[in-house]
Parts: sequence; structure tokens; C-alpha cells
Amino acid sequence: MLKNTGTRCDLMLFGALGDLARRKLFPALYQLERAGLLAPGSRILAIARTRANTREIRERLFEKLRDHVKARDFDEAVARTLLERVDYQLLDFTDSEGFGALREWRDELRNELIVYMATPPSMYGVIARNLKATRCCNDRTRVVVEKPIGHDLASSQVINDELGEVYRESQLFRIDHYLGKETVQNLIALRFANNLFASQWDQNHISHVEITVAESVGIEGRWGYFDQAGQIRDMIQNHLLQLLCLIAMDPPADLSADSIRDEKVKVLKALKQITPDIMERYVVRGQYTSGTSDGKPVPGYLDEEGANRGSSTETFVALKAEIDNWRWSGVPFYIRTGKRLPEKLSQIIIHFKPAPHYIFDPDQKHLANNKLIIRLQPDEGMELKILTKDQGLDKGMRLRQGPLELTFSETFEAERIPDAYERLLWEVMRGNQYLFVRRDEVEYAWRWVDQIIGNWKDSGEPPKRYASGTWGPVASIAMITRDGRSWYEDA
Ligand SMILES: NC(=O)C1=CN([C@@H]2O[C@H](COP(=O)(O)OP(=O)(O)OC[C@H]3O[C@@H](n4cnc5c(N)ncnc54)[C@H](OP(=O)(O)O)[C@@H]3O)[C@@H](O)[C@H]2O)C=CC1
Ligand SMILES: O=C1O[C@H](COP(=O)(O)O)[C@@H](O)[C@H](O)[C@H]1O
Repeated sequence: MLKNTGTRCDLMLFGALGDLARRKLFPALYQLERAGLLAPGSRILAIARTRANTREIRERLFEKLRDHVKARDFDEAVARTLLERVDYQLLDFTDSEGFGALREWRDELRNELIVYMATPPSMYGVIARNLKATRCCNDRTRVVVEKPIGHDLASSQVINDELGEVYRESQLFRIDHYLGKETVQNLIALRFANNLFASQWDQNHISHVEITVAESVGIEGRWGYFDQAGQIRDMIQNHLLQLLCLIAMDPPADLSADSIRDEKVKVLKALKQITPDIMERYVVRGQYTSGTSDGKPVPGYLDEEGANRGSSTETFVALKAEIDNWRWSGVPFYIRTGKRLPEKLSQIIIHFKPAPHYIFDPDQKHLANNKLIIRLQPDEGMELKILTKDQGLDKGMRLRQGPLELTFSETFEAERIPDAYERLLWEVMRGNQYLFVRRDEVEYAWRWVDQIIGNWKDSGEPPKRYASGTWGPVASIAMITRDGRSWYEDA
């Protein structure tokens, strides 16, 4: 059982009425309250520009908690206890004078301060400067910022510089919520606690790796944000490259934040550039048209609410990444992510090479490579596909592929698996940075993604269409088939 840190925190939540705060942050705080992890005396200041008082905001947040916390976890008394901690402050973040009210709320500055910027990234610098000018924060303040940091390398550097003028790197907690997912953290345990895998984890034993992060939802009313970003900035620059780093990095010397981040940075630096001459074979981008989702008809991207009909923003990307180092030379990482795909599914498949000399039925040779399937969501777990002899007198030495299976919820009779934001908020309270992204990681990731976006721009080629409810443009299947492989489908 986790215990509360004993440290009283003041959490200033900028953008407290926005989508992220409503859907993710308050429900995560609720779960921390429910688990007894918020120290007595910890307080929350919800900051937004809606005209309302604390009582009205508490009521509004209560309803949001009811909507977004699973019914079986919802306890009205816990919600009320959490909301007792909440005060509301009306503020336009650009109004430097208005920050005086935040200073007053901080009264004796007794509690440790956590600042959470659940706002557009363009606000990070101004909030940081205004907090500093009103002496709301000090060199112990922890500051949480959301992804994506900027729009490209140059804009991310501006934002990071602005934050860096006020805070040291050790105070900055750059969120990538995929790092808070239970199975993603388990990648570290799987790789570095099991020597079985450590000795197999390279180009001698692995033929290729697949990473799929599929969503069945569309853009969920976020046209304004999404159309500027597209799937490459929204998902690949951060979540998918982080997954790739955790699979590909060398063993860190220890579990400290910088040891892990140093190894991730080495991977990002070694990513092979995707130059214009290989773009067609290495990258596919798509945009969904109308189709179905969960059996219901859904509009195409260009017919979403608020859409600009001429948009060439991508909602799907498949690509082949290569890592130019000793461990991974010749091992492609096939990555795909998209919206309005047939199901919500995030998984990593490690395809091992076949045994060097094959002695079984030639017809079954296609079965001859082991696979490790790491399911991030739903149904978190791992499965190792191994070959055994088929049972029965008449089967001879026929092979059969079967799973060594570990479904976390069944094997460990776990209490509920915490949501990523619960874990991440908890780690911020404890001051642990190992699940957060360092500046150089963000910047190397942008460097790699920027060249792909630049190639798209130069070619002027529009994204390929795919119907909602399908696995993306056929070109993404051709991309992997060309290499004699296919996207993994569980039989
Ligand atoms: N939503 C999600 O699922 C995810 C979001 N993120 C990131 O989290 C951050 C927040 O996203 P999200 O919650 O979706 O965005 P929203 O637009 O829903 O929320 C942002 C909030 O900031 C407020 N705001 C913006 N400018 C000001 C200002 N000058 N003064 C006062 N309030 C202001 C907005 O107020 P108003 O409503 O009045 O405009 C809004 O409530 C972004 O950086 C996003 O990229 C990351 C991962 C997932
Ligand atoms: O950061 C984001 O992630 C979500 C997907 O997160 P998941 O935890 O539901 O897999 C994505 O829908 C959103 O567009 C993006 O901004």
C-alpha cells in the first residue's frame, strides 16, 4: 500500500476547466485522494478565465468527476473531500497584475508548490514569468508542462528557453503520459530485470519490431488544436518515439532519471534520417474519410466540426525507423498510429529471428520465429509466442504456436491499474523525474520529426485517404509487405 508523502503540497492548476483537467487531472487527483495519497493540508488552486466563484466551480467539478470517474470507483464522500481542497481563481494568464491574487493564496508559502500548466504551450513562458515576478515560486517549485512542447524544433527551443529563464531543468516535469502507463513502465522491468531477454535484445536475435498505437476515436472536437498538429506531432514526436526509446535503449546504470534519459537520448541521436529519396518507401501518411466506428456511421476528417475543407493534415502515419548503432543495425522498427482505426489498441511486437537451422516440416517454416507481444492497452499484459509439438499420435513432429501468457489483472489479482496521470502526479509530488522528458529528448525528437514534415511540405503530396474503421491507407500495408513482412494480427 502506498503511503502519502507526508509533504503538504499546493497545486496551482492553470487551465483548470479545460479538457485535460476535466477528463484526466481531476479524476487522477480523485484517485489519489481515494488512495489516501494526498497529504492533509494539501491544497489545489484551480485557475481559469471563466467568471465563477469557488462554490460554483466545486459543483461543476463534482459533476465532471461523476462523468469521468468509473461508476464503480466513484464515492461521493471522497469527491467532496477532494473538492474541499479546491479554491478557484479567475485569471487571464497574460494579466501580470492578476497574479497578485495567487501570491495571496500562497499565504505563508508553507507548502511545497507544484505548478501544472494544462494550457496551450504558448502560455508556458508568460505564466512562468508572472509567477516569478510575483514571487509565487522559488527554487523548490516543481513545474509540470504538457506535450507537445512547441510545433517544431525552433518553437520548442523558444518555449524551453522561456521556462529555463525561470526554472532549472531539475524543476521541470515535461509530461508524456505514455510514460505513466503501467505496461510502459513494465518495459523497463521486462528488459532489465530478466536476463533471459537482455541476452536476446539485439540485431543478432531480433529481426524487426512493430509498434502500433491505434485509436478508434476521431479528433473529438479538437479541430483547432489537431489540425495544426497532425498525428506526427500529436503522437509520433512524443508517445511513439518514447516507446521506441524504451525498447531500443541500452541498459541504464541505475534507475535515476538522468541515467534513463541519457540512454534514451542516445537512441534518438542514432535515428537514421529519412531523406526525400527514401520517403515513399519509409513513410505513409493518411487522412480518414467517412466510415464507421463501433458500428455507427462517422464523418470524414474534412467534415468534422470546425473543419477547413482544404486541410491536408494527417490523421494516420506509418513509418519505418532505423537506428544506426551496433545493437540495432539492420532491424527496422515499423511504427503506425492513427485515428478512426477499427479499435483502440496499443501494442509492441518484438519479432525474434528464426533458429539458425530449421529441421521441421518445411510447410511450417513461416511459424518459426518467436514473438513477444507487449499489450499496452487494453488488457495490459505480455505474451510470448513459442513453438511446441502438436499433441496426438497422428501429428508426428507438427509444430504449434502457443502463448506463454501474462495478463496483469488476472495473474496478479491487481487492484485497479492506475491511470497514467495518477502515477505521474504522484511522481511529481515525490519529486521523481524519471518518468518525465528532458529538454534534449524533446529536441532530438523534434529534429527527427521535422525532417519528415519538411519532406511532406516540399513534395506537396496530400495524405492518402482511408475509410474510418479500417487500418489506414493500403500503402501502409504495402510498406511492410515490401520487406516480406506484415503487421501482426492475432489469429
Ligand atoms: N486534452 C487532452 O487529452 C490532452 C491535452 N494535452 C495538452 O494539454 C494542454 C491543455 O490541453 P486541453 O485541456 O485539451 O486544452 P483546452 O483548450 O481544453 O484547455 C486549455 C485551457 O486553458 C485556458 N486558457 C488558455 N489561454 C488562457 C489565458 N490567456 N488565460 C486564462 N485561461 C486560458 C482555456 O480557457 P478558455 O476555455 O477560456 O479558452 C482552457 O480552459 C495542451 O498543451 C495540450 O496539448 C496533452 C495530452 C492530451
Ligand atoms: O496525447 C494524446 O494522447 C491521446 C491518446 O492517449 P491514450 O492514453 O488514450 O492512448 C490522443 O487521443 C490525443 O490526440 C493526444 O493528444
